[in-house]
Amino acid sequence: MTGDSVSTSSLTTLIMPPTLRWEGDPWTGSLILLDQTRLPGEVATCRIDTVTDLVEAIRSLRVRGAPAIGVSAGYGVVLGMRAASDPNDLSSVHAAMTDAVERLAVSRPTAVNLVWALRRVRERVESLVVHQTRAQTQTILARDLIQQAWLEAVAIHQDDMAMCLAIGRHGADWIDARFGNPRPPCPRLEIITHCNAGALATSDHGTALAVVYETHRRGRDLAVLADETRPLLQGARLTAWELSRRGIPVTVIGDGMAAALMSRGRGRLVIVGADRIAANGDVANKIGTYALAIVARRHGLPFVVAAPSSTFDLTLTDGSSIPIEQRDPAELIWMGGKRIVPEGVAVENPAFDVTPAELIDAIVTERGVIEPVKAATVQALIA
Ligand SMILES: CSC[C@H]1O[C@H](OP(=O)(O)O)[C@H](O)[C@@H]1O
Repeated sequence: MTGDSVSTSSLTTLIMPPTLRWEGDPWTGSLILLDQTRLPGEVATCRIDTVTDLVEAIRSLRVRGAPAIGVSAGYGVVLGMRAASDPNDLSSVHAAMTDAVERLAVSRPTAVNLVWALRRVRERVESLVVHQTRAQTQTILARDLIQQAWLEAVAIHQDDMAMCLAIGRHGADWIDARFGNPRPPCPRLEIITHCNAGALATSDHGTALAVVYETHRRGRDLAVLADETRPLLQGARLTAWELSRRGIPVTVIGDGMAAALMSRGRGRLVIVGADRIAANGDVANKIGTYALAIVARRHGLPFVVAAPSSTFDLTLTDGSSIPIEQRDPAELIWMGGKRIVPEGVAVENPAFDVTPAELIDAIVTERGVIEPVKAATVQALIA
């Protein structure tokens, strides 16, 4: 992995660089990631040329967010195929694909978009291999397999960008229906968010923040209260960075502050992303989401989840069996290089929690809005 960086100060006017992009042709190109571990102080990219480097980038959250992880993994399969022991031999490249899929699939366990994207690329390559096996002569070359994998990765990337825009439109329509015409003198809509479900969590625009961006574009007066979201501070570091660069008023609040603010009439809507949604509408999302949903219901704020159909896992009846990533305790023990937990004291660091469907007022997808949130309405829109 190699990187290049410039300080934020010289980029203050730059439109936000892409979360990820492929540079070059399928056989020699690279995946370029915006390194999110260095934001907001430094806008830096890292060049990814191996599966090993991509697995590290996913695990360390240089690239993060369910859709962005999925799109990156799609390109990761291409990187793995190119590293085959014999890049000119069909069976060698096919075996390398299988290895890459298996290694990427376990890089982070909760976001189902990861395995969804890997499955799309694998199935396209497998269909070619089956065709070759049935053909009487060698009609497909190893380089063809690599190209087909790359074309599917590009398709996943383009689908993701379209998905974000569609979620934004459906979500803004839902807000207009709920809160009235967006044009002044409509009262300011104060939206509470958790973690980052913005452009940085997808290939562009985001999911929860895509709704914010589209609502803002329609002229609604709005402001965001962004939970800082310990321990990795995706809200403070990333959501605040995204919104401020787009001129949308944002205030970072400490985790747990939303309850007190709501009790004093602050906030009128909560909108968050998702990493995996079960067939009954239970939602796995960043740790702290469940508590926010409880508090929102206590204070009468609508609680909305924004996620693409690729985030749904209909094999799971409910959220109880969603795998929850347990991350390194060091993320809680250390802050800014200083120890903040005494030696020998136990630490738990689950990265996600599950919010039950009954606490969720609506799930906004690229296909439309699931409301009320229950198995039947999920099935009707997603199956
Ligand atoms: C649009 S999915 C964003 C989703 O992913 C985040 O988790 P992480 O930062 O660990 O990748 C968080 O759960 C967001 O809601």
